Amino acid sequence: MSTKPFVAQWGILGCGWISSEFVKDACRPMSSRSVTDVSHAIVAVGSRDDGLIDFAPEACGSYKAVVDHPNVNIVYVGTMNVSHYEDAKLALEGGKHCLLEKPATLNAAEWKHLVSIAQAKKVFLMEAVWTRFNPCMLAVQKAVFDGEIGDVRCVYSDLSMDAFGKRPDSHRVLSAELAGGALLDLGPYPMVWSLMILYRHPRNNMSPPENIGSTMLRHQQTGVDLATNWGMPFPKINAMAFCSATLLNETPGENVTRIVGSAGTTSSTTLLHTERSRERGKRPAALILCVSEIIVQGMTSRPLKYIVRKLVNPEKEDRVFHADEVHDHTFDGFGLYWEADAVARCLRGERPAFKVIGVEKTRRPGLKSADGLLECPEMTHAETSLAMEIFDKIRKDGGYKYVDGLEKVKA
Ligand SMILES: NC(=O)C1=CN([C@@H]2O[C@H](COP(=O)(O)OP(=O)(O)OC[C@H]3O[C@@H](n4cnc5c(N)ncnc54)[C@H](OP(=O)(O)O)[C@@H]3O)[C@@H](O)[C@H]2O)C=CC1
Ligand SMILES: O=C1OC[C@@H](O)[C@H](O)[C@H]1O
Repeated sequence: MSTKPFVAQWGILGCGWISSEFVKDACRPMSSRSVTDVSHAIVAVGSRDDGLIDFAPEACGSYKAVVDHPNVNIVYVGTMNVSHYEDAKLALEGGKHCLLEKPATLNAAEWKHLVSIAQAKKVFLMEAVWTRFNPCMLAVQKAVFDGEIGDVRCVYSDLSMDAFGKRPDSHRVLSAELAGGALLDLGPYPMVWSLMILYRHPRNNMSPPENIGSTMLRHQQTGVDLATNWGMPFPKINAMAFCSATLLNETPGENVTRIVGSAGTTSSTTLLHTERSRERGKRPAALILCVSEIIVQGMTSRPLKYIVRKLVNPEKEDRVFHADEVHDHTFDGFGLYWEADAVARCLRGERPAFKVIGVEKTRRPGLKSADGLLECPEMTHAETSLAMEIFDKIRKDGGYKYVDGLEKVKA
């Protein structure tokens, strides 16, 4: 392998908040995250309004000018939900690779159409669910897959923010015209925890969840969802994901996702404790805490630490717990660079550094820059389709219909 890093040459569509976080992160020194193989250059940034930007790198007065820029080989779409489909289509049809902010599109049909364009043009396409590449997420996934908490039973994951009544109804997360709502804005994160831990569990072998049920509270004026929760059973591994996203309150940072395992939860353990208590003339142990769990801290989208909490041999040591094990994965910057690095590695044609379970890697023949990958094994087209289809069903069941004309492709 060459000692020079591969440089992804980015064009940025939209000059809003997340685009600037992405650019700042991509420009951080490689040493900040101990990376030497891939690097990033911001070639051009584009705004719909040419009066808004006047800074280097090259400032373009239209998105098309960014896409057409000869030095741009990958386009990052950091625009509003309502224009993700059209902005990504512009990039793909222009023959450029594309990293598209979450939620990928408004519905599964729009996403599948983008995938068909990317495949026809032989360019890379990925939804920017950055949490998939976060080191804390990957460490939690490994701990669960290694059986640290026994058999995984339940994932409880929430991402909520206190926007209702605090931000104007015209804000992107509350506005119907901008396809707002908790599900599309925040839902991708509880979803990614569930997919990473349960869907990708080696014993589940990528079997989709069945019998998904949901509840939705809608905004009385704008009609977007203010709060949605949904349950996803994974029957193959007898595990369940409980997901929620609201615009009514904040998720407490000390517990954004909780993953409960079978170790310490068996009924025989509970019975044993109950009998011991009776023998000692104590009240039966209704309060015995028999759990083995991982508690994730930080933000659901940006986890930083996790705690492993489990019983010490409960059959011998009554109600004694291991001291909590704290695993700290705090990092510099916002944390978008890991997905940028993963994308650059795909463009360069590299297999992931760690084992990705059950994913077939697709190689692209005859690319200019490198023998790259059509899609990222850690964030496949199929997994975005699955998430979008689930969101379609939840919106339908909750009666959330988009404003006419927003969806450019319908099922
Ligand atoms: N990965 C993550 O952690 C995060 C992801 N996001 C996602 O990024 C996207 C943008 O969010 P954010 O950066 O907070 O948004 P911003 O409000 O900062 O706007 C982003 C860009 O969207 C364009 N835009 C603004 N208004 C409209 C409109 N009415 N119609 C079409 N386009 C418009 C503008 O582009 P221009 O500069 O050309 O005017 C603007 O700069 C969303 O889809 C969101 O889901 C958001 C936050 C965090
Ligand atoms: O992606 C996101 O993550 C964090 C939230 O604050 C934001 O609204 C959302 O778009």
